[in-house]
Amino acid sequence: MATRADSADDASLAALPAPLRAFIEDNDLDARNFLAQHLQHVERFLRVPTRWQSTVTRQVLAAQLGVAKTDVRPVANLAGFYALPRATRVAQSSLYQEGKASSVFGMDVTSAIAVHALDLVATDQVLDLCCAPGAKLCLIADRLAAAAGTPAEQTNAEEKETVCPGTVTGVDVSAQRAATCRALLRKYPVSGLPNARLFVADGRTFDVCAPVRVGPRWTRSNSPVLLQWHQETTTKVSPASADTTDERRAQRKKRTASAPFYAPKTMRHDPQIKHSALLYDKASVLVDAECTHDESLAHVQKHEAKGWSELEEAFLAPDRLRDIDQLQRQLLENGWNLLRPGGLLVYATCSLSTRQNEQVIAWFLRQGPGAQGRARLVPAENPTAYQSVPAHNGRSQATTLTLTDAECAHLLRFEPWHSGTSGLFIARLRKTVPDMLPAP
Ligand SMILES: C[S@@+](CC[C@H](N)C(=O)[O-])C[C@H]1O[C@@H](n2cnc3c(N)ncnc32)[C@H](O)[C@@H]1O
Repeated sequence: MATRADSADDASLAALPAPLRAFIEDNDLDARNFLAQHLQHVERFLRVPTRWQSTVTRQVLAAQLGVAKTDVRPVANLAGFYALPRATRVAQSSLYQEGKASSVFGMDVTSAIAVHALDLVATDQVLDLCCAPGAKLCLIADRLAAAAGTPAEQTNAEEKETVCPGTVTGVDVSAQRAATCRALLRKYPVSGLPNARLFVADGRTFDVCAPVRVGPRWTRSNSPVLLQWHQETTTKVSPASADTTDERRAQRKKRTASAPFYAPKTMRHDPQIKHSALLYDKASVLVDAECTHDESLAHVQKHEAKGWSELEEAFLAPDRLRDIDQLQRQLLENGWNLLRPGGLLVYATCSLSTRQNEQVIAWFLRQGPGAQGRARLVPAENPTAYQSVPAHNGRSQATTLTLTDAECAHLLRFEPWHSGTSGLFIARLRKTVPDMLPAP
């Protein structure tokens, strides 16, 4: 039975379309997340990128948005994030009308917490599977550059060549959505450094490792991996060899790179070497999996305003519901394969269905690639950002694959009625034993 505050909510619940009600019931969701009377305190959030934080202050934002300063609330422990009353008409404000919006992003604070959960350091090579439209990707790029302590503004050519040692590689299956992401990267020069590239590819099979050529001077050019690759790919194949064709084909394959959909000059011609030493770092692999979006407030409210039929057809269709957790498991598995030992993977969805969250994690830890101690759920290393927004812990499920209470304590569920944000589920998985990429 879906949870609700009391029977007074029943009338509002009855007004929801039948497929959504069935989805809420079948997935044991808290119905308060869908009822306006429980969502009045939910705010909207803006992010000011690091390079503008000293100039775009709370006061400046209030003036540009045409609201009182008290309406712009800095979010505790998350630098550059501001909460606004939900009714604030951001798109109509001078902030947008006069083109000043390139100094701010609309981004829910829970998305920032998902990025925070990666524990980024300046040298991280990050993979962002399912990256579009790119809010988290832009924040990752910004945080990496800020962690590198690079100048906020680059003014001359030499500075533009500055290498940001950390990079983020975004992947999305939709070219249209990736184009939005690319536009965002171009529109908001978030970090001022060329440290983000995009691929249009299926995240279930994507196999491009972290970039080797970071910056114009091939910062890893003396690495044994690169030297070995050069040696292998330039070795002449003997014409007398019995399997010349196969060998040539193998050589060609080694040299073939997948064209990035977007990459700054410094990463455009990366040789894309497949090697265990080039798995994504420490790891910051973010699997922001495709889901039913049932707790994305913007998503649900859009359908409420425009009519529910599209939501039913596009997101709650029986075929899609049947296959969605399979897709999530495959994305998680591939992200895991691309993660280096000791690395950290963050799995997130904007659904609060246990089937798409706890059950995916339970499968991963008991039967999937994380079984036999190869992965463990870990709590936040620096929990301050999490404390900015109230969250529930994971739910242990009475199914064959159950998570322990200790494991559930490491899972975060942001429920809109409780957290005052859009909904999000977050799990952090640490890779504990050496695991190599399958041979190319
Ligand atoms: C929840 S959204 C990601 C939001 C994004 N991380 C952000 O912060 O803006 C899920 C994305 O997954 C993408 N997607 C769905 N199936 C995919 C697949 N098989 N491989 C890669 N991306 C996929 C969708 O196109 C969609 O853009």
